[in-house]
Amino acid sequence: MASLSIDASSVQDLVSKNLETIPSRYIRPEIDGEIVATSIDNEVPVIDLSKLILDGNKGGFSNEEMKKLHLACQEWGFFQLVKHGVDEEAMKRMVEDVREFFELPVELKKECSAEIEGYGQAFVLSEEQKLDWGDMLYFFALPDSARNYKVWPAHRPLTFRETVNKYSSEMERMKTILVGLMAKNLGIDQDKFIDYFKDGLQSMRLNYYPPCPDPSKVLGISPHSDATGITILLQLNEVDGLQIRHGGNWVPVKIIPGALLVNIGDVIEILSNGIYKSIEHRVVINKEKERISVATFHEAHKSVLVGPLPELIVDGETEMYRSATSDEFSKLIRSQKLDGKSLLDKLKLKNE
Ligand SMILES: O=C(O)CCC(=O)C(=O)O
Ligand SMILES: [Fe+2]
Repeated sequence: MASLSIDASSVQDLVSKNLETIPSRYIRPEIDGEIVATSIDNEVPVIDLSKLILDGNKGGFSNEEMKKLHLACQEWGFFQLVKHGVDEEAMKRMVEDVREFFELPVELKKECSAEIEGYGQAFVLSEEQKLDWGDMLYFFALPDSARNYKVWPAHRPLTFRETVNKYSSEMERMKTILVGLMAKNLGIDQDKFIDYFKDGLQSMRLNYYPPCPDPSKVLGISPHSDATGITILLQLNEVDGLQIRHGGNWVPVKIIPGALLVNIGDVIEILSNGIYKSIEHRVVINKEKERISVATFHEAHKSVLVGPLPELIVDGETEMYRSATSDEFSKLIRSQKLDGKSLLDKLKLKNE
């Protein structure tokens, strides 16, 4: 069976050589003529976290904002998070170090290449497969025991470890708050739900999408849903590009400076028996400007059997997914390229 591997070629390197034609492996005829929504009615919901944790996450929050959050998770699978209280210095350092990493000469970046983690292009399984117009550095950030420092930048940025330590613990804090709020909205035991994600694997994907002379022909990331619990995205240099599937269209996400973008992953879709949606998204490329982002993925703890929660299967509801262990989940993820919602489709039960 083919396995996920990282191809150590670099689009950034390719672009720096002033290419005149786009190599055919990057060209996507399927995106020609696809509809992209423009209406302002079609905007990703914005959630103000300060209205939800006024009183230490226990009470005093705004019911209206809670409803908005619930709807966002049900109908969009995405929301922009403002007034989130993530340490500003931690964010700023992440921005600086990620920029510095991608500015390194390609030889130094390639020193971070490996099998599943590392620098390069993800999910390359065959010679024929179309390639994404972007490079990444992917690594396990938490728990500490999951770290493989061989794929972390060895010299520059000098502060990389320190920066990731701080940022990843801030993301961990955010994850705990968010899954707690989601549990409350789902009417299930908050502590138990928080525990499912406690000490789960946290991985980071630093994405760098160079400009492309003909952006209408390429994609920065192929359409996919995230095979994780939740993802928290920092759109680092404020260049738009992310689009999400909504109502049959691709809806562009307009960056709100300082906001984080949160999305529900496959694991929460399964646990919630489809009440919360893990939505497909993709990245389009800009003609002049690069886009840089940091996605932090939060998985359930490896001991959790991921399946629809019995407390949500009430009143004649049927289970929409079969359960899978985290090992099985990882194997499924690594045996396929990024391809829409195919992981969820594999776990879907045919109830009809
Ligand atoms: O760069 C982005 O906006 C999206 C990144 C993403 O979807 C991912 O890393 O899974
Ligand atoms: Fe994603």
